[in-house]
Amino acid sequence: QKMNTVPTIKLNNGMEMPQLGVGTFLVKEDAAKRVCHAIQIGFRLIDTAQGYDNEKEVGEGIRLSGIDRGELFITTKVNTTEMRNGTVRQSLDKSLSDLGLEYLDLVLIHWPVEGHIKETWQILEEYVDNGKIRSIGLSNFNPHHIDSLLVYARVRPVINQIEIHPYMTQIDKSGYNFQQNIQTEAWGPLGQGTTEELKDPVIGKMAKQHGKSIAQIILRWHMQRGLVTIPRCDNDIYTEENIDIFDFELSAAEMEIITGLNRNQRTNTLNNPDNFPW
Ligand SMILES: NC(=O)C1=CN([C@@H]2O[C@H](COP(=O)(O)OP(=O)(O)OC[C@H]3O[C@@H](n4cnc5c(N)ncnc54)[C@H](OP(=O)(O)O)[C@@H]3O)[C@@H](O)[C@H]2O)C=CC1
Ligand SMILES: O=C1CO[C@H](CO)[C@@H](O)[C@@H]1O
Repeated sequence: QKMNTVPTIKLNNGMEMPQLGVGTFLVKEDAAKRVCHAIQIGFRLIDTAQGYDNEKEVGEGIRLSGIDRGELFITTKVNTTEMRNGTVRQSLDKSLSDLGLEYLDLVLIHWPVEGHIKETWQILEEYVDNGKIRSIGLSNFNPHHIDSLLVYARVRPVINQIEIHPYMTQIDKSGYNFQQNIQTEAWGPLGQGTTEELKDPVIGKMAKQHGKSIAQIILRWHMQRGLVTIPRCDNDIYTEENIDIFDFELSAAEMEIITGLNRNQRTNTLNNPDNFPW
């Protein structure tokens, strides 16, 4: 395995974030091994969430990797239940202790739960002040949710993590984030294994021409769109493939063709920020 170096992007608070990382949704059984392997082959950004019930295993993987903490960029997300129950502080302390970390690089509000955003954001700001969190951001926020938060936010969100893959391109929403100087991070970059993108014939043809896999073409498309993304790391062979995307380029025409595959198809209809209409 050749060593790949992932480029970083600068966030609006000056922090550098790797543009490509690994996601850990449904990575549970062997999460420590999978995360350790990802780090050892060059990944530095790890995305978890309180709701994935794997922070202890992810933390173990981080320690097993032997890589300095300072080189890593670790993200978690505040669960909706903790917001509704008023237990956000306790949940953040638990995330830190389960992960075995003194600080988190990034914490996101997982979903824009009505009536609980301001309070949660202010707690996150408090954790930025006390140094336990380096940067804070949003996930699944629509433009109007962002606008209402920006009215009172003392610390600006650095990221909005939203669903993006070739069948759900979200050009408008990523454009809005960009206008607000908020980096867009794509979740479900390969369609979560529930869409047919990994079998798409148009992308398949490009893959053959480049001598790459369909997944690699899709991840390259995310990179050239300027997105941060985090494909799942439950399979070491895939993880190795997913970082091997920095030795080729898609043409502007190829980028347009992939973007043109959009059909506003969600991986799961329940995962729709429009279900949070406040
Ligand atoms: N903020 C939010 O609300 C959300 C955040 N996320 C985050 O985004 C991350 C990525 O999304 P995720 O749901 O994991 O889905 P992905 O889009 O990463 O797709 C995962 C699926 O793709 C397969 N796969 C991965 N790499 C390859 C490859 N090279 N070739 C072929 N198949 C491949 C996986 O296979 P296998 O099953 O074998 O591993 C799995 O079936 C999550 O892990 C999580 O961290 C995800 C959803 C919502
Ligand atoms: O983070 C998450 C992982 O994927 C789930 C299923 O699509 C989402 O609901 C959730 O927000």
